[in-house]
Amino acid sequence: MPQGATQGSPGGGITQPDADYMPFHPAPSRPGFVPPPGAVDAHCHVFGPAAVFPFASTRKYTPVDATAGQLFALRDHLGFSRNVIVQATCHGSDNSAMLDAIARSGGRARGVAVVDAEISDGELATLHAGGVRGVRFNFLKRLVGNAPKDRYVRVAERIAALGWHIVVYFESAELEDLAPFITALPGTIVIDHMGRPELANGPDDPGFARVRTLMDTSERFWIKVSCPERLTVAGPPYDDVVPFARLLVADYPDRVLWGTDWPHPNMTSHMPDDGALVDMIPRIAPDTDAQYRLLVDNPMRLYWPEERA
Ligand SMILES: O=C(O)/C=C(\CC(=O)C(=O)O)C(=O)O
Repeated sequence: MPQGATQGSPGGGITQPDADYMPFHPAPSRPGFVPPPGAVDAHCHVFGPAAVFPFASTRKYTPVDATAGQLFALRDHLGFSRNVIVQATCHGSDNSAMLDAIARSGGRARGVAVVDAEISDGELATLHAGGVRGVRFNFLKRLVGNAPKDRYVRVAERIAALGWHIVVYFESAELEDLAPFITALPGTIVIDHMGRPELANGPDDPGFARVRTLMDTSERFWIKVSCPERLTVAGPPYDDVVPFARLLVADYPDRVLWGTDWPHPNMTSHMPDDGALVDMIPRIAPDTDAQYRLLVDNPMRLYWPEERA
């Protein structure tokens, strides 16, 4: 059990966040950078509220509630228009909190789900109708233990007909082992958090080189230039992350996405100011064309393709 937590069994019970869990920033600054109209925060989460949407008994951490209303208030404060809500491991494969948030968004949110291989066609159709456009395969040992690759393959087969994509979350140090598996997955594959390079090595990091090789092998691969707060060694304002993100935006302008990663679960060093994260955007995407693709055109192609002419 996570420290300080009670069992998050369906049907209720009081769920306490982990004793060392860092809550999200209470009052992010208003960014100086104004995102283009229609900008999408393409990686964020909702947690709970636990009293309504209990956390999974399989979870490795118990977060502080981070509700749809709080997410949408942040979206507006930061000058964004839409969200892509990514199912996190603390909710397991119960996507109810995410679906509820999408339903409350007035069409301004879409989702990436976690599903079991045994999910029925009807349940998949319900997720699609509820705004889900992808599934997430998590390979981080601290979050899932050993990744169930056989199940991931079966899920990939199940979603093929829906036109969804697959989001993969891994540490770049693991990529040498994982690359054959990931490359064999069908369809569009979105890599979370720049593939989590080892920043201490600088942009010549071997793991980052492998991530870029993967991006070079096929236009099926997309990547999120997100999460400086998790990757940085230097800390805010994340100068050490900028060269990595900038390279990706420059080399793959049509296949990059950006997200806040709010509410930043499992941070231990510091809690980022979301306004400061937005103010990094012109440092990684220096011109308005790159910013438009990163924040509007690319995420719209992936999540709201029906709205594009
Ligand atoms: O917020 C993120 O993207 C990253 C997470 C949480 C997560 O992915 C999960 O619980 O599934 C992390 O690195 O702890």
